[in-house]
Amino acid sequence: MNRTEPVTLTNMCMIKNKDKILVLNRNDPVWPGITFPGGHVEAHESFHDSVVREIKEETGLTIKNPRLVGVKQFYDNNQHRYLVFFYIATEYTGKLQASSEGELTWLTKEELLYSPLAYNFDHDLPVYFDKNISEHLLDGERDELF
Ligand SMILES: Nc1nc2c([nH]c(=O)n2[C@H]2C[C@H](O)[C@@H](COP(=O)(O)OP(=O)(O)OP(=O)(O)O)O2)c(=O)[nH]1
Repeated sequence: MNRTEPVTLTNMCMIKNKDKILVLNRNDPVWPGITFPGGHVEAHESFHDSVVREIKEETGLTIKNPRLVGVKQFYDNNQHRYLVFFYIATEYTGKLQASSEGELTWLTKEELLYSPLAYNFDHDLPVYFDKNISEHLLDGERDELF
């Protein structure tokens, strides 16, 4: 067992405004399609600060109440391990402004479910919409909820 395997920390945030959800249509060549905005936790940065910064960079909005609702891990094509911290935010200030990451759109939940999602992003969505359990762990390929 390799106990020194490097892990990249990332975050992703569902921003809600009444019945609308902000989605990012990523133009990333490796993982294109509809997801929520988010990105990497930088060295020496707190989890809270990283999600606020990434959302600001990708949407122009400053989120006020990011709430951690789940964590997943996955391995990319190079067998590099990632952890993704899932957040929900319902309060924000600022004006929507897209970045080079992709186009931003407000969708209803139904529109989101039928949109061209990024590969396997549909596996993550239950974590954001489950009202009964506040914290989830999505584990690797099995995508089981604990
Ligand atoms: N690349 C990739 N990212 C994924 C997958 N699944 C998944 O949840 N993610 C998450 C991890 C990150 O939160 C986000 C991708 O962020 P990114 O790699 O585009 O990072 P970024 O450019 O937005 O961040 P940064 O470089 O600006 O810091 O999506 C996947 O299969 N591939």
